[in-house]
Amino acid sequence: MKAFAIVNLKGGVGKTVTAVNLAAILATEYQRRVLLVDCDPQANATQSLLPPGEYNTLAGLLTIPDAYYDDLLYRSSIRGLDVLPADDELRNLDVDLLEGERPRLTALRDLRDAIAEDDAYDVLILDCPPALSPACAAAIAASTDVIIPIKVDAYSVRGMHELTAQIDRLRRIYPDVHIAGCLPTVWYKSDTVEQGEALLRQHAPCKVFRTHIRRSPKVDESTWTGEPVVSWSPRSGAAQDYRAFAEELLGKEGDHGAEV
Ligand SMILES: Nc1ncnc2c1ncn2[C@@H]1O[C@H](COP(=O)(O)OP(=O)(O)OP(=O)(O)O)[C@@H](O)[C@H]1O
Repeated sequence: MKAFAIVNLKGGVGKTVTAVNLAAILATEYQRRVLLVDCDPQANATQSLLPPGEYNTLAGLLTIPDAYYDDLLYRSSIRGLDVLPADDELRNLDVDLLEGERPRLTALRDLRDAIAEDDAYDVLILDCPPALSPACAAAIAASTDVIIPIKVDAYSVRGMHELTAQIDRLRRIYPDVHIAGCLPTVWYKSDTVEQGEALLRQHAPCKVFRTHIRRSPKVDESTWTGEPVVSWSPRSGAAQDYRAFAEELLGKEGDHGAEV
């Protein structure tokens, strides 16, 4: 079973938008059974996909030994897409760590294995926070493939080596984790962005996906509606690009795709 962690230690680069739209595309257009695990205390993916309410959340899984995973899964309004929600309790794990308590960093990996054994889902998507927090480390440890959304600016491009070095440290412990590649997001036509993208493609320490995701006002609009942009505005540039990205990722174009 494939488990995609959507990771960047920088904020606001389109991690959640990528996680939610990739999850929606795989569920609705590829008929995969998808579980989106929200690992970010900001809980934007949870808020996008589930109505307001009281939920059992990831913080419980990371702190309670042998938590029963069925109690943490909720159906979204998108057929085939379930959510394991987050809430701001996840922030307490960072403090626990400072106080010497150890969150269960393998909890999500154990969840992935249990789900695979039960054949409960075809794919996991793990939306990470913009920090190498315990939840982010647990998500990377549980992943088979890391996808790095990146805005093409100098700081982000320079930050790529630092980010992949951090991921590599975790890969020493979990060698089955693989960096699938980085995905340029919030892309728009300008000399600066195009030159930045060319530099990224030349020097990135990992694969750069062929697809880039165009900046589109429909993305911001979709975040107000609780719908992914792929259904809110299917013909917008960003929606088209997310579909092309899913196709590239799944290897429908004959390269070494992820065969989800
Ligand atoms: N392709 C796009 N076009 C226009 N706006 C976008 C696009 N992708 C993301 N955005 C906007 O950028 C902002 C940040 O997106 P998002 O929340 O997905 O980033 P993030 O990396 O998950 O942030 P954080 O690290 O804070 O969790 C949001 O307001 C979102 O609507």
